[in-house]
Amino acid sequence: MSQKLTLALSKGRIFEETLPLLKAAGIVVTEDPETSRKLILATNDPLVNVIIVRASDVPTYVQYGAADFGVAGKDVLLEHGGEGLYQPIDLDIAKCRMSVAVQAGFDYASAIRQGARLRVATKYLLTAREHFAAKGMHVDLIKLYGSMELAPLVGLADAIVDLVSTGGTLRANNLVEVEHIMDISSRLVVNQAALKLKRERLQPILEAFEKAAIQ
Ligand SMILES: Nc1ncnc2c1ncn2[C@@H]1O[C@H](COP(=O)(O)OP(=O)(O)OP(=O)(O)O)[C@@H](O)[C@H]1O
Ligand SMILES: O=P(O)(O)OC[C@H]1O[C@H](OP(=O)(O)OP(=O)(O)O)[C@H](O)[C@@H]1O
Repeated sequence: MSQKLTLALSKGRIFEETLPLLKAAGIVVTEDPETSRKLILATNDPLVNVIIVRASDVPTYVQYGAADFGVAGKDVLLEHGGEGLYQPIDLDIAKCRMSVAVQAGFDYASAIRQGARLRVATKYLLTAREHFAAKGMHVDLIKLYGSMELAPLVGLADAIVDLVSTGGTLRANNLVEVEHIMDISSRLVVNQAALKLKRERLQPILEAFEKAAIQ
């Protein structure tokens, strides 16, 4: 295997919040994914490229070795399952929480007490299934790919499981958080074969990320 390295990132907050960590490792991305349509971005290091993929696709690119390493949210990693991935560092970026939310006025506590079978819309089927099973609640999960906040407003679901940061999106849609499932941040994920075969090249970058992340 050559010592060329490919890093998988998603556009937006993960790209933006990973830039300072890359800088700490001496790597500067020389193209901007917000203005360029290119999906393979060069860096100041001819041996390091960044590929731009959907946030939920980062673990897949790394699992199959199409990228040597990447940055993905805990939410995404739990749904992927983490197969083939080494997860050495919590980067403490893209921080938010995963929560259950309902329309203001919906009595979630009494619906649970009465054993009602709730319809829950979410992008995070596995995490949601595990959460409600642990509570002994029977729910019907409806898979969505985005705009979960809309589902209770139009009668698609009684509740949603989604990410919350400032709470602004919930407030803007007259929803309230009724359960905090877990805290979420993004992690560095490394292809297990690359970790062995490219250790010499990867190790200093992982160390710089780790040092920068805990500051
Ligand atoms: N409001 C938020 N504040 C902070 N971090 C967030 C927030 N929303 C999501 N995240 C975290 O950032 C990651 C990337 O989010 P982003 O919005 O870029 O992708 P996405 O739209 O969720 O994914 P995809 O494009 O694959 O559907 C998420 O997986 C999550 O860990
Ligand atoms: O509590 P808040 O600060 O309002 O953040 C929560 C919102 O952030 C995320 O969406 P995002 O902004 O990533 O949009 P997307 O799902 O379309 O990517 C999440 O899915 C919520 O809708």
